[in-house]
Amino acid sequence: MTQTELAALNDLLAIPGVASVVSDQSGLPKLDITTPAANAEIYLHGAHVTSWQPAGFDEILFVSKLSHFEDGKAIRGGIPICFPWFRAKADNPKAPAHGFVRTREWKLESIAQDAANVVVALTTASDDSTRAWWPFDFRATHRITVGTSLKLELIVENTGSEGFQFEEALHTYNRVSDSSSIRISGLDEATYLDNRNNNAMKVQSGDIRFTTATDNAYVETGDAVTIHDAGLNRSIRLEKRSSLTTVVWNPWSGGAAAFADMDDSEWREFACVEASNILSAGVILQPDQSHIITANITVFTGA
Ligand SMILES: O=P(O)(O)OC[C@H]1O[C@H](O)[C@H](O)[C@@H](O)[C@@H]1O
Repeated sequence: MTQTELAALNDLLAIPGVASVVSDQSGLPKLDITTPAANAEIYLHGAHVTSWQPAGFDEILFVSKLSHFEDGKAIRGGIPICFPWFRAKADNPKAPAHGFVRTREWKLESIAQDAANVVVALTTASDDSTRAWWPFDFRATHRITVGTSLKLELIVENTGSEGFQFEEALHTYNRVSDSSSIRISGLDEATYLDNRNNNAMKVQSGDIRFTTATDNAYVETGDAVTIHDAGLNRSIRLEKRSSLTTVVWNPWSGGAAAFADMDDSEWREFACVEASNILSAGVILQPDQSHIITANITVFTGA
């Protein structure tokens, strides 16, 4: 985006002293939000939240110091949006992992103030480049409400003439003191599919504690999931709506070493807990239908 385009966007949408679009060091446009309730940073690239800091707390989201910030590549950390498939595309291993919307620039549609919150909407839609991977017409809106909690709503509309099925995830990288010492509650007795073991079906017993690489899709999960982090003396809670699966992921040391865009020790610094609809929980939409998945993240003192 040129400086002229940036200035035009700010003329149209910025709220002086509260929300404005700036260029990051790589030249990518991002929205900076500063209010008494919270500060946040949202990239137009991927409609990607990379920072959320509610008043009284340190940063909640992890972003790798080796992340790419460039068109066509995913940001490592923050909250990538995965759509219309999750992980590898089942029928095409050459397709980009987690779909194509996290690696392209979205359109900043609106910025509004609602009481103590700032509500931002970004959109993207099918075009020739998306139809090359997935032959359907859609429009997606990411509505983000920044305040003492962080609400994410991904709205997908079928704008075409035939039905489709898709997977989706709000792939939150929660910043933690040490992933090997936190615990995650809310999924006791939930059934999960273990992606490390060909999606074998297992049942969670008690809280989750990472002791090795973990990549589980918990199914039919509606309750809140909480990360208890004694090291930072805080807890991060995820509540969700219209999300049937919850993915819990940490790559551990071996996984981190294999990622070029993650420092070898950074696996300790995050825990992904992801509101999602993946695998057989994929959403079917007929023409003109729409679907909203919601994640609401809150943080409180104490673990
Ligand atoms: O490296 P990425 O494409 O961003 O994916 C990172 C991870 O995302 C999710 O949590 C998946 O469940 C994992 O299987 C995947 O490894």
